[in-house]
Amino acid sequence: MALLCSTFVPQIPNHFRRNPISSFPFKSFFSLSPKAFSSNAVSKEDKAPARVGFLGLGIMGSPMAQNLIKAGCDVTVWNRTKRKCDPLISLGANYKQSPEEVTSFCDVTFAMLADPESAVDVALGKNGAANGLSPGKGYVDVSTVDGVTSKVIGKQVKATGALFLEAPVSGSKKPAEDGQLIFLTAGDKALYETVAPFLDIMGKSRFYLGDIGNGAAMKLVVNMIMGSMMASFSEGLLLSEKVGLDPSVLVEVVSQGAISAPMFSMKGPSMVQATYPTAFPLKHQQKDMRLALGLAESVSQPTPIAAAANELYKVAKSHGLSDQDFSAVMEALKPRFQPPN
Ligand SMILES: NC(=O)C1=CN([C@@H]2O[C@H](COP(=O)(O)OP(=O)(O)OC[C@H]3O[C@@H](n4cnc5c(N)ncnc54)[C@H](OP(=O)(O)O)[C@@H]3O)[C@@H](O)[C@H]2O)C=CC1
Ligand SMILES: O=CCCC(=O)O
Repeated sequence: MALLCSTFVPQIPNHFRRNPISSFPFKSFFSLSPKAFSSNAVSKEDKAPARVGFLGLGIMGSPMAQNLIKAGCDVTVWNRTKRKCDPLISLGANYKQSPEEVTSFCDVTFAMLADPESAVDVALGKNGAANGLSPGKGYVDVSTVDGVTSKVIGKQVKATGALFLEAPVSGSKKPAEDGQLIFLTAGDKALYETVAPFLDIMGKSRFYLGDIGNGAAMKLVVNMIMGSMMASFSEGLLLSEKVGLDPSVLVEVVSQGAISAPMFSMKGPSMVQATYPTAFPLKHQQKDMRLALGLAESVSQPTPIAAAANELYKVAKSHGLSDQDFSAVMEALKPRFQPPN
């Protein structure tokens, strides 16, 4: 990784430097002149800035890539639906026509894809990222997938001589916009250290959890808890209304007690209005419940609450709510058809 370490020169404004768990790993990074903190300013003694690839520009990938660009990184993007690249190109990103072209061009490439199938397809499929990887490069998959998928991708990436890191994120659309994500990483430690400055641009904290699969597992456990919490909150809102209480007051009461959670305070008011502006699509929450249940099954851990919640997300999907926010799971608890009077 000597090439990557010596070439990372992202511009990191002070306001992006929040609570890193460990200090920046590279002495050479600190020793660079302020001039070198601009991607356009490369002095003779400093090498060219690292080229950073970003594959997958959905709800999460777009703001994450945008933050890298705004911090002065040299970013190259690709997305299956090309028009989603346009705002980033306007901000200064390069564009390539395939994942393979991105990884060929870049030193390190991040991928933020919908699910295990798309993560594998983009990494290992025709014109996939692995084709452009080689020793000295790195591939960081920040999608939420299961550990088995992550290991399959990691094995193929490492067969090219490149390094691999899984780094799913906790935090949703707004934290992605604000550079406040939490990275749950595992895999090649050297790559973790190399990309730490980029993780610190996109996030507020990062955890290194060891072997590939541990980042995925941590993410799935967190989202399993979140999915069950949301299902339970939905039941509470509807029950409060049915017994004549004001569900808005319930949201307020919950916010002041031991079970208060930012998620309830943020989503509660719109749920009371039966509106579900999408931050985390319901289809992805159900995917995560499914993958978490698979993880639990693999170690014979009973998870009856999560299993019940998963059924509710499946019902919500069957009602056409896949692309709504996951808080729309509450709709699955409402009577679908009003009986005639
Ligand atoms: N939204 C959230 O709050 C959070 C989401 N996550 C996780 O991050 C990942 C991305 O989520 P999010 O951005 O919300 O999802 P979106 O649905 O907004 O974006 C999904 C991305 O995957 C791409 N994609 C889907 N299928 C394929 C395919 N077959 N081949 C190539 N590309 C494909 C989409 O491309 P196209 O534009 O062409 O459809 C898009 O770029 C998911 O794994 C999700 O679970 C993690 C934390 C929070
Ligand atoms: O995977 C999505 C997580 C959403 C969140 O952490 O708020």
